Amino acid sequence: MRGMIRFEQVGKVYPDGTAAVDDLSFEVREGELVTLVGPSGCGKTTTMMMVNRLIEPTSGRIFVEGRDISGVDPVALRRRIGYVIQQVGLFPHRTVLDNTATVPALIGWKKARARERAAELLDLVGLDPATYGPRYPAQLSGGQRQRVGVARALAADPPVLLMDEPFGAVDPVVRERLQNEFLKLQATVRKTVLLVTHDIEEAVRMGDRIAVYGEGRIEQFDSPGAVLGTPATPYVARFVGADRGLKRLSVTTVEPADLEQPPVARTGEPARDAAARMRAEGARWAVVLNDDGELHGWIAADAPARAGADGSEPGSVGDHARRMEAWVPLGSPLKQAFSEMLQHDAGWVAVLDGARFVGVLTPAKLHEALRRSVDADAQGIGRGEVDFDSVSDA
Ligand SMILES: Nc1ncnc2c1ncn2[C@@H]1O[C@H](COP(=O)(O)OP(=O)(O)OP(=O)(O)O)[C@@H](O)[C@H]1O
Repeated sequence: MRGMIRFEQVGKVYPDGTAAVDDLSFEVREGELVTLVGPSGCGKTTTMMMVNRLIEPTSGRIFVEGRDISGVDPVALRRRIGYVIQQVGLFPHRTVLDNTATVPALIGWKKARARERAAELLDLVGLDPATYGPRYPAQLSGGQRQRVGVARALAADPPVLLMDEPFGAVDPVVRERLQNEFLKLQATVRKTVLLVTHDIEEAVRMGDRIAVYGEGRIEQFDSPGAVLGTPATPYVARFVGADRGLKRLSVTTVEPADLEQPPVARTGEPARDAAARMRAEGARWAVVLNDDGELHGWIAADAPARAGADGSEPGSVGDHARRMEAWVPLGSPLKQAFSEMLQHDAGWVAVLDGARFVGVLTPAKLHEALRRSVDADAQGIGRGEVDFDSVSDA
C-alpha cells in the first residue's frame, strides 16, 4: 500500500488572497509518525486541517487510505481520523469518562460498550478510570487534560491521528513526560500520525520523519538524524540551530558496537587476584559484577594494595567495590548517557541489557557514535556500515 496520507501538489489560498501553502507533495506511511515543524504562520495547521476536510485545498489532491478525500463524506472521513488539539476542547459539563466516550457514542456504539472502551483508553494513557472517570475536566491538571484528549482521539480506534501542538499547553517537564508516554503508546497502537509543532526538539524526539516548513512549503522531509546531520538548505540549518550536534544526541542510541569492554572482576574473588589482572592489562579500574553477571560497581586497581599496606589481608573484590550510579539501558539516547556522566561526575557509564552488564560507554566512544551517525545519514546507510576509518579521518 502506498502512503496512508498522501499530498499531491496541494495548495491553499484563503479567500482574502493569503497563500498558506503551495505545491505540497509528501506522504505518510502506515504506522509512521511524521512531525510538521516550522515557525508560526508557515502553514502547518492549514496542512493538517485539510486532511480531515476542516479546510478545503484550492489545488491538488489529498489521499487518505488510498482514496481521494474530495470524494469522501467529511463525517465518514473524520470517523477514520482522530484529532488532538492543544486546547483539548473537552466538554466542561461532561465527565472525563463521557468525554472520552464521545466519538464511540457518536458513531452509534451502545452506551455501555462506549464507556467500557473509554475506561480502557483512560487506563492506556495512564489515568485510573475509577479515580478520574467521574471527574469533570476542570478537576484535572493540564497534563491530565491533555491525556484525556489523546484517549478521546483514540477511542474509536481510527487508523489516522492528527495532533496539533498536542503537548503545547503544559510546562516543559510534564511535556517531556507526555511525549515519552505517547511514544510508548504509539509503539503499541501504531497509528499513522501527523503531528504539528513549532518546537524542533519535539519534532526530533517524536518524528520517524520530519517535514521542516519554510514559508508555505516543505524545505526538507527526512529522518530526524538527516535533518540535524545534513540540513538540505541554509534555511533548515538556521532553523535546526547551531547546536544541532547536541540535538542529535537525543536521536542517536547507544548500540553494542559503541561499547568498550573493561576488565571485569567478580564480587567473590580475592581482591589481590583482580588487582594483578588489572595491572597486567594496564587498567586503572575494573567493573565489578556479581555471580549473576549483574552490575555491582567498580574497583580501582590500587584499592587492594592500599588496603593491604598495613600488612592486613586485602579481602575480596566485594569489600573494595564502590557503587556505580552512572548506568543506562542499551538503546538509550546518547543524551541520557551523557547526562548520567555529568550528573555522577563519572568518566564512563555502564550499559545494561535488562540486568545484564554489556559494556561501558566512554566520552571518546560517545563522540565516535555521534560522528558515525552523522556519516551514516550523510551517506544514506546504516550506522553499523560506516567505515570506522572514514569517521576518524573526517
Ligand atoms: N482563515 C484564514 N484566512 C486567511 N488567512 C489565513 C486563514 N487561516 C490561516 N491563514 C494564514 O495562512 C498562513 C498559514 O497559517 P497556519 O495556521 O496554517 O500556520 P501555522 O504554521 O499553523 O502557524 P502557527 O504555528 O502559528 O499555528 C498564515 O499566514 C495565516 O495568517
